Amino acid sequence: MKVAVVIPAAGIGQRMQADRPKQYLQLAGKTILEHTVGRLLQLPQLGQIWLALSAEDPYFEATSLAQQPKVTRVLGGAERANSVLNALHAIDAEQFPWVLVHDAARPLVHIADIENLLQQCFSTQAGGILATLVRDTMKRGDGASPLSKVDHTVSRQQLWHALTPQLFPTALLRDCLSQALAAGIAITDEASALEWAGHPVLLVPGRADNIKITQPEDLALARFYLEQQ
Ligand SMILES: Nc1ccn([C@@H]2O[C@H](COP(=O)(O)OP(=O)(O)OP(=O)(O)O)[C@@H](O)[C@H]2O)c(=O)n1
Ligand SMILES: C[C@](O)(CO)[C@H](O)COP(=O)(O)O
Repeated sequence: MKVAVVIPAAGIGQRMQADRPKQYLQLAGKTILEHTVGRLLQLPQLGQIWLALSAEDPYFEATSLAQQPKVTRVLGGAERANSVLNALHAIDAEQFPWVLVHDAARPLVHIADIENLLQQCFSTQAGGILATLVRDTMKRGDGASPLSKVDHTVSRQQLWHALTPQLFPTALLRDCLSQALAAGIAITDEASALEWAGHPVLLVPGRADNIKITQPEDLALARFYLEQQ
């Protein structure tokens, strides 16, 4: 079955402290966005990609993706969740009953991980996300300023990093996300909306090198991982 893919790429990359949005920074000779879309273009189950871009994006036209027929552009929104919802409203849920949402800032995702996510979710007919178990001891800060102190240690049993792609029935995700945002719920990933609405979300173990390029030091790490692949 072919799936829709939504790639939110309308962010400004503030934490990256770069001269342009991080999805347009160079990684091994092409932009991070071109790497990410290039990965998804390899997916045999790919139907079409809906790419959410900022209205003020002056960079996309200069990429190799501007002429890519598998990419449909949609307008991004104020937050990541708004960008995703804009894309979902553009998808025919009857033509594409399932949708993968994947961050533009995660260029290192492995196709094998995505295919495993698809297989696990289709076999159980439940939505799911790629995730990786936390390895470090986790602390909750007391929020004091200028220097936080430890409030308490958080048990890391069954504590996961949520990654992307996240895979859900298209109409269900669209409706849950729309209702959660209307209710003022803070949504930082698609699974949050399904959880809020009481739907199960599978945790599918994925590779820890599927990093989200977020801070300056992440670029060197991404280069290293890319060389290892
Ligand atoms: N209004 C927004 C904000 C973010 N994103 C996208 O969502 C993904 C994950 O978001 P994040 O890593 O937070 O990217 P930025 O919002 O650009 O980063 P920052 O928070 O540092 O500004 C990125 O691919 C980003 O382009 C989006 O499509 N629309
Ligand atoms: C969707 C996500 O990548 C899962 O970890 C994460 O929530 C995105 O957060 P961001 O602050 O929008 O980068």
